[in-house]
Amino acid sequence: MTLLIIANPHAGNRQALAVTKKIKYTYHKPVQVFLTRYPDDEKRQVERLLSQYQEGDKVLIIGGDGTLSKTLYYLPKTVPFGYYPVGSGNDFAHALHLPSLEVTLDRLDKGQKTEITVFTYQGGLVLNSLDLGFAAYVVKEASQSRLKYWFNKCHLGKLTYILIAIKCLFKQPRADVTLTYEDGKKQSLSDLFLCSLANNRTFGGGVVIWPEASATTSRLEIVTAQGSSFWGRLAILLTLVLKRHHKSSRLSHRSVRRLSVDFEDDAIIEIDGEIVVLKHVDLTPEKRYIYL
Ligand SMILES: Nc1ncnc2c1ncn2[C@@H]1O[C@H](COP(=O)(O)OP(=O)(O)OP(=O)(O)O)[C@@H](O)[C@H]1O
Repeated sequence: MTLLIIANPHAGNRQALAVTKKIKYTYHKPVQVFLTRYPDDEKRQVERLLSQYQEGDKVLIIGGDGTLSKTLYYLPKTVPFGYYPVGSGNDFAHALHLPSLEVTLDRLDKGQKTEITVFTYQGGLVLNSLDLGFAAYVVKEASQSRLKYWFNKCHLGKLTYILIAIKCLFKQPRADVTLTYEDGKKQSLSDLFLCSLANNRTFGGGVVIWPEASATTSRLEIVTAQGSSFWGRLAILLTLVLKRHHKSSRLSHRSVRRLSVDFEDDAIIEIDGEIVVLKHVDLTPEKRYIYL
């Protein structure tokens, strides 16, 4: 058995290389590392990994949520994977209470697997959430901000998101979408400050989107809210931060098993912390197996 590792050396505060070195020195079986060399290099590295993959080999992914999401899209669904988070937000790892590196490797050795659901669409998959409105705006601004780099260096990556979320109160990012449900019924929603399709509890490194959202269920939680006034937007952000989701009259929620979404031309869309350009998605559940 060989441990095949895909690692993003650029994720978070750039610990992936140190982690892979540690594994190479301490792990008792052969290890082969495939480093992503530039943005969107996951496809090429998964292809290289699969060309070496033999029955009994184990796959470990090291990176942030974006690395995991993109790698899983290209990894065949029948191949189980281990994951060690080194991103800045690590929402997936926190929600699933992923263990230390030693325990992760031990479970991988033992082949102890847990079933999760991801939602695939034409061109990618949703591991944590697809967001429009303020969350997408925060990710877009953070990706262009030098602050994220410096805060990450000081292990304060979350602070970038908090500062930009405060800016959102004044900027009022808005989204319009048309949702098509399983029964074919359509719903057009406009002027949304919050619009998230959540497969996981949190985004932005710990902000709760919906308390019951989890990759261990087969459901996608739709959470929306309009925020036309400053105080309305503040109330929405406080609802999320203070976890008052069920008590809030501002938030609308619906749980679905699959969903189609149409976006406006100029929509800012974010999936698992990455800005994407999309017109339409059909989100379909798919089972995956994580060593956990
Ligand atoms: N060598 C590289 N240099 C620059 N970008 C890379 C490299 N390898 C992968 N990427 C890109 O990095 C992005 C993923 O980053 P990732 O989400 O893993 O880290 P993060 O943003 O720090 O963490 P988190 O999402 O948990 O906040 C993807 O778009 C991926 O294609």
